[in-house]
Amino acid sequence: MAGGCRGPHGRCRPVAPRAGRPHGAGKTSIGRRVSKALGIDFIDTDTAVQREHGPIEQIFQTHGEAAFRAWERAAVREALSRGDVVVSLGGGAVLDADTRADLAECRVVMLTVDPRVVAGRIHGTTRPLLAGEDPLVRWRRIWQERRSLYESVADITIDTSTGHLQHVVDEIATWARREPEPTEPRDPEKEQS
Ligand SMILES: Nc1ncnc2c1ncn2[C@@H]1O[C@H](COP(=O)(O)OP(=O)(O)O)[C@@H](O)[C@H]1O
Ligand SMILES: O=C(O)C1=C[C@@H](OP(=O)(O)O)[C@@H](O)[C@H](O)C1
Ligand SMILES: [Mg+2]
Repeated sequence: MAGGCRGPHGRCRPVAPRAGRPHGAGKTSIGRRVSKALGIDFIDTDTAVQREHGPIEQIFQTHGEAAFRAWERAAVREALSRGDVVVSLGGGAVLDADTRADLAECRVVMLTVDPRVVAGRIHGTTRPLLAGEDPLVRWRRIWQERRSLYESVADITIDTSTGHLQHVVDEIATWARREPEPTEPRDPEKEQS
């Protein structure tokens, strides 16, 4: 596929991860479909964390957010070090500076969604950071806190508020095929000269 990421191990790795607005922007559902459209593997980093450590809400309850972030970072690092793969990140993955540095070398799609639309998508959610009386108030606050981080890592931004999910998938797949893939790992010495 087009584009590429020099992953945490310094090797040239084609990849199309996506950051996005917090919760409900469609990172997981769209990422999975994009990987199918491109015929490559898909990794959702939340799924990877849960496979090793159990349900996210239980991780937050038992071990706290810091432990989740450390396990999330390990999952992101591992996912971005893979070959052709679409990676869906959890909405808070960009809080980690090392992850942001890794993403600077990847093609990153930022998915946005209007707050009026996301209300329906996060209704009844078990996501711990949205737990409480008004998930939408929390969602808006998280968006304001993280917005600049999302924007700092994104190569393109696509809104998922209207239209069919498959249209977004097609748009991303077309973009990914068009984007040039780096063919060699970056050579820092050459870049300095
Ligand atoms: N146009 C759309 N784009 C993205 N998601 C949509 C769309 N329409 C409905 N949805 C639904 O919204 C939800 C998005 O949740 P999810 O993919 O888990 O988001 P995230 O991983 O960003 O939290 C899914 O249930 C998805 O089916
Ligand atoms: O925004 C966040 O901090 C989180 C987002 C979640 O993923 P989604 O963005 O896929 O819901 C999940 O990683 C965890 O609940 C924390
Ligand atoms: Mg998700």
